[in-house]
Amino acid sequence: MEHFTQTKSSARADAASAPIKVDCQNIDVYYGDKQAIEDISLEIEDRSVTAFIGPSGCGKSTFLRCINRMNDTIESAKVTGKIFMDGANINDPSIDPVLLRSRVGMVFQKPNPFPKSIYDNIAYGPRIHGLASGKAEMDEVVENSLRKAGLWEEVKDRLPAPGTGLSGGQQQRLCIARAIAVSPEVILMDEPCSALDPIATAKIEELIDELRERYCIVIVTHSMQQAARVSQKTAFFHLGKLIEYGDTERIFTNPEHGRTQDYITGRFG
Ligand SMILES: Nc1ncnc2c1ncn2[C@@H]1O[C@H](COP(=O)(O)OP(=O)(O)OP(=O)(O)O)[C@@H](O)[C@H]1O
Repeated sequence: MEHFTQTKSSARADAASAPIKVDCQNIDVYYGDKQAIEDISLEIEDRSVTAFIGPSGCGKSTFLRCINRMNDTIESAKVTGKIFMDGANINDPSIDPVLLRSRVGMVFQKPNPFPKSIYDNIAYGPRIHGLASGKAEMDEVVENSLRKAGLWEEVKDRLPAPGTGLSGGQQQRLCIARAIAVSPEVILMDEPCSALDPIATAKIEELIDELRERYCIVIVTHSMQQAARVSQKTAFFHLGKLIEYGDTERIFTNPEHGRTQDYITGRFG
């Protein structure tokens, strides 16, 4: 059972190549009496993609939701431990969770555009956060966000059309554009391609690769191939614990722990 023991060093087993954006320290999460996350410490690098992998129910999404305090919205959930973003404790009472969630955007498994026009899907966030003064500035925010999400050319002539009328892959890029529109620093993606076909998936993966130049990205994925393709760091979770964390290339070629090896070679999960 040796390899189940999480050590502080395993939370940063390989040399950091970028500054740390999010520093999670000793995180426990409970749903009522049931513990879903056990003492996880993890340092997430800026301007890179970190993949969370592990079998179903191991706590990947629960841990992801700690980073933008989405677990606050689940009544039975209790989170302990500390998470620092650029050195500031995100659970400090002075931090407004709504503002935090604009700095830490989230993209979900199923594309979930608002029942509004393509334009308004993007403009909604900047409007409520007062990020654009006037129509011209808002037009610019909308165009820039759609460009960064690789969707502008496909939708520039139909901005007033409903977002829900786009294809699944386009809807997911719309949701990424919506997250980008409020100038986040971190983007959390919870299985963003699981509802998409291989072509739409390839587009999102390309996009993730471009976005990492500007953002800290964390992605939960069930696809080993996807984790290997898009991420620079990989964290392997099992039964609520962080088993191993390090450079994606190393995790997939030379994992330290037997459980990681078993999982990536498809022996369980
Ligand atoms: N809202 C909730 N209320 C109660 N228990 C929950 C809730 N959300 C998750 N859990 C439990 O917490 C544990 C971790 O779940 P979580 O969804 O974080 O795992 P996961 O690794 O993301 O799984 P999957 O890969 O299937 O999405 C599971 O046992 C799950 O049943």
